[in-house]
Amino acid sequence: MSGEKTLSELGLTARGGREARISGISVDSRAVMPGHLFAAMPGTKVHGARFVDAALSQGAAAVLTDAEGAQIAAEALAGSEVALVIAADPRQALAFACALFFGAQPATMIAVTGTNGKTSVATFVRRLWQEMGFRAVNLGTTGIEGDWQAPLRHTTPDPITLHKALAEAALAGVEHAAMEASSHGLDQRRLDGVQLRAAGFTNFSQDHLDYHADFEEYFAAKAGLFARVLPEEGTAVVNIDDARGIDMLAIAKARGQETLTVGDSLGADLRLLGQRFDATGQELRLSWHGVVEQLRLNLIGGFQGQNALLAAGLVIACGAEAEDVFRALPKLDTVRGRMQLAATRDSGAAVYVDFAHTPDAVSTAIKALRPHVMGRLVAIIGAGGDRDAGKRPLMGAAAAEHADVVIVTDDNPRSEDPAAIRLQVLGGAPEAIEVGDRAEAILRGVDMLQPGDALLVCGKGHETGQIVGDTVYPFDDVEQASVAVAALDGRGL
Ligand SMILES: CC(=O)N[C@H]1[C@@H](OP(=O)(O)OP(=O)(O)OC[C@H]2O[C@@H](n3ccc(=O)[nH]c3=O)[C@H](O)[C@@H]2O)O[C@H](CO)[C@@H](O)[C@@H]1O[C@H](C)C(=O)N[C@@H](C)C(=O)N[C@H](CCC(=O)O)C(=O)O
Ligand SMILES: Nc1ncnc2c1ncn2[C@@H]1O[C@H](COP(=O)(O)OP(=O)(O)OP(=O)(O)O)[C@@H](O)[C@H]1O
Ligand SMILES: N[C@H](CCC[C@H](N)C(=O)O)C(=O)O
Ligand SMILES: [Mg+2]
Repeated sequence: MSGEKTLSELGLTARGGREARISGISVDSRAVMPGHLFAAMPGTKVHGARFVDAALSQGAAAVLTDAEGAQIAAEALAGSEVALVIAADPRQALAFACALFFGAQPATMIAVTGTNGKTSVATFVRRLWQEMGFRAVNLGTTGIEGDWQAPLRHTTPDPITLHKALAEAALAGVEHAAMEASSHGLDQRRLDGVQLRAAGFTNFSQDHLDYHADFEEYFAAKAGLFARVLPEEGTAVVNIDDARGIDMLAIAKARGQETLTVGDSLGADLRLLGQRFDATGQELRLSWHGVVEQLRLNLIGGFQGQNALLAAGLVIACGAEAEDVFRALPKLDTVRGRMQLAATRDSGAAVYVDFAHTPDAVSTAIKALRPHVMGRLVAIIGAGGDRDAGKRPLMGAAAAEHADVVIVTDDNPRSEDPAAIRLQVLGGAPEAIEVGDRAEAILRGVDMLQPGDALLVCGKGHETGQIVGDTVYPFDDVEQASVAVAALDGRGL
C-alpha cells in the first residue's frame, strides 16, 4: 500500500534537486520516524517549522514547508543533508503527496459541504450505495462507518489520516466512499488529494466564525470544494433552495462541471414537490426531470427529507439509475444523534436527541419536530466552548422563538467558563431555565413532560463525551435520556 517512495514519486522537488527515499509522512514532529517526510505547516498557533530540529533529530529524511518555514528553519537546516521542499501552498502539496504515498482510494468518491446536513447526507449516500449492493463507507463527524469502520478525530481528517484510511478501505474492497468536507478541512486543503466523482452543497448559515474572518471567507472556504477540489469532469449536486446555492451553482458552471440541482425550487432537476409527516416519518412527493414519484421516508424531520434528496442526487450523479435510487430511499434509517428517538415516557411523551448546534439547525430541528408534538415542545440547548461565540445568543433566540420551554445547559465548555457560555446563550432566551449540569437538565426536562409533550435535547447528538478543559468525561445524551425516563417512570434500570 505505501512502501517507500521517492520525493519525485510524491510529486515533490527538493531544493537543488536533492532526492530522498520517504518511508512515512508526519505533520507533527513528535510522530517523525527515520526516513519520514516532515510537513512543517504554517499553523493557527505556531509554524511547524519551529520543530524542524526535533524532526531532524528523529531522522526525518526531508522537510516540506513554505518560504516562511524555510526561513524559520534555516539554522536547523544549515549544513544538513536533509532534502528541503519549499511549496507555495504546502498544505496542498502535502495533500497531493499523501494521495500518492498511500496510493489507493475507493474508486467512486463524493464529498459534501454545507453548514448543516453533511453527516446526514454522507450517511444516506453510503446507505443508498449499500442498498444497491456496493461496499461503501461514509467518513466524517461520526467516524468511518459502513463496510469498513474506524474512529476519527475530525469531521475532515488531516491528509495523512485521510489517505491512510482511504487506502486501507480500498484494499478491504470498499469501492464507494462519501465524505464530509468541513470548511476547516477545505481551508487547510485536507481533501485536495481526493479524486471526487461528485460534490454536494447542503446550505450555508452561521458557524465557525471563530476560525473564518467573516461570512465571505467562510463561504469561500466551502466554495473551494467546487472551485478547486471537484475536477471539471465532476458533477456538482446543489441545493438551490438555499440562498447561496445559486452562487455555488455558478461556480460549478464556470468550471464546466455537470450540475444536478435539488430542492423545491421551480426548475430543480430533482424537485421536492411535497412532504406529508406522520408519527414515524414522511411521504415524499418529488419529480425527476419532470416525472413525478411518491415514496416513503422513515425519517423524522423535513430537513431529513431535503438531505435524503440531496443524497439521492449524489448517487444518481455517480451513475445510478434514478428509479433504483428511489426504490432504496425507503430503506434509509435515522442517523445517530440526528432527530433520534431516545426514549418514550409511559405517558407517551417522547424524548429526541439532535445534533443542532447552530442557529439555523436549532430553529430547523425544533420546527421539524413540531408536527409530531400535540402538547408542549421543550428544548434543551447549549453551546460548545472554543467555538463561534457569535452564534450563542442566536441559538438561544432560535430556541426561544420556536420551543414552548427552553432549558440552557452545558455542551462542551472546553477551555471556556461554562457559566459564561450559558449567559451568552441566555442573552437570546431570557425566559429560559438555566441548569448547568447537563444530566440534571435532561432529568428536569423529562420530568416536566406531560402526555403529548416532547423534549428535544440539542447539540451533542451522537457524541459520547463531554469536553471540560482537556478532559473528556463519558456523557451520552441518548443514554441520559433513557436513564431519566426509566428513573422517573419507576421502571428501574
Ligand atoms: C484550527 C485547526 O483546525 N487546527 C488544525 C491544524 O492545526 P494547526 O496547524 O493550526 O496547529 P498548530 O497548533 O498551530 O501547530 C502548527 C503545526 O506544528 C506542528 N507541531 C506542533 C507541536 C509540536 O511539538 N510539533 C509539531 O510539529 C503541528 O502538528 C502543526 O502542524 O492542523 C492539525 C493537524 O492536522 C489539526 O489537528 C488541527 O485541528 C485542531 C485540533 C482542531 O480542533 N480543529 C477543529 C476546529 C476542526 O478541524 N474542526 C473541523 C470542523 C468540525 C465540524 O464543523 O464538524 C473538522 O473538520 O473537524
Ligand atoms: N438540511 C438541513 N437544514 C438545516 N438544518 C439541518 C439540515 N440537516 C441537518 N440539520 C440540523 O443540523 C444538525 C446536524 O446535522 P448533521 O450532523 O447532518 O450536519 P453536519 O453538517 O455534519 O454538522 P457538523 O458541521 O457539525 O459536522 C441536525 O441534527 C439538524 O438539527
Ligand atoms: N457539541 C459540539 C458540536 C460541534 C461539533 C463540530 N461541529 C465542531 O465545531 O467541532 C460542540 O459545539 O462542542
Ligand atoms: Mg458532520
